Amino acid sequence: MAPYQSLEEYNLEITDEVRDRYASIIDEIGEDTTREGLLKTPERAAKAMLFLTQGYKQNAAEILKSAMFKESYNEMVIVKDIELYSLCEHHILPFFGKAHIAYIPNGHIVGLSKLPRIVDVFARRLQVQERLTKQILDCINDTLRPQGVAVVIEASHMCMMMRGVQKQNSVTTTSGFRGTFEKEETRNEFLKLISSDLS
Ligand SMILES: Nc1nc2c(ncn2[C@@H]2O[C@H](COP(=O)(O)OP(=O)(O)OP(=O)(O)O)[C@@H](O)[C@H]2O)c(=O)[nH]1
Ligand SMILES: [Zn+2]
Repeated sequence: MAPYQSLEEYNLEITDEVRDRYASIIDEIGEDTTREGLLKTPERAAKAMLFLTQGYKQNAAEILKSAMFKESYNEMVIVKDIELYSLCEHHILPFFGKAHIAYIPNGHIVGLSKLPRIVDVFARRLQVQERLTKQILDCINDTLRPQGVAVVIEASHMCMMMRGVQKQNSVTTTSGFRGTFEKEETRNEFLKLISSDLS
């Protein structure tokens, strides 16, 4: 599978079906699907849903492999404050926040932009924050085979804000560490750097 399948192709395959189901839901909640403001809403909603779940059609390992370079740099590389938007698999409501990723190379570095790209690949699916964290971690570990890798995600969940328990300020933090980051000293250096403005 090509790492970037065009969204147009994807849409052509299934938009009609998703659109019709959105129309049924809008009808079921008591709205008039024929009023002007809603005429194109099922189609727009279907496109938005396909956009937000396009990660199923993308291959994160291929994206990383497309920009791996031999290099003898042996220090920590950190990309922090990567914005992420995902959908919780329980309510299909957004959760959003930041991902922080670090790795210590083992002969290869990776193009920096590829780290936010793989965050998007896994975030654009129905997710729980824990699995999202682990998938990013495992993908980097298995593909780049670094000396170590660390991922921290901080996110707010709309299903806890707009409905349910209705807590507006709670933030959920998940993390995962492999290889050298399992050592306390390395992990602490990473955690210190992501909480400073200087990293
Ligand atoms: N662990 C985890 N839980 C999540 C995530 N996103 C949403 N949830 C939780 O999934 C749970 C689903 O619980 P249920 O009791 O089946 O659903 P519910 O009746 O809608 O629960 P409330 O949100 O408490 O009203 C809730 O506690 C949500 O807060 C996530 O990324 N990770
Ligand atoms: Zn939820």
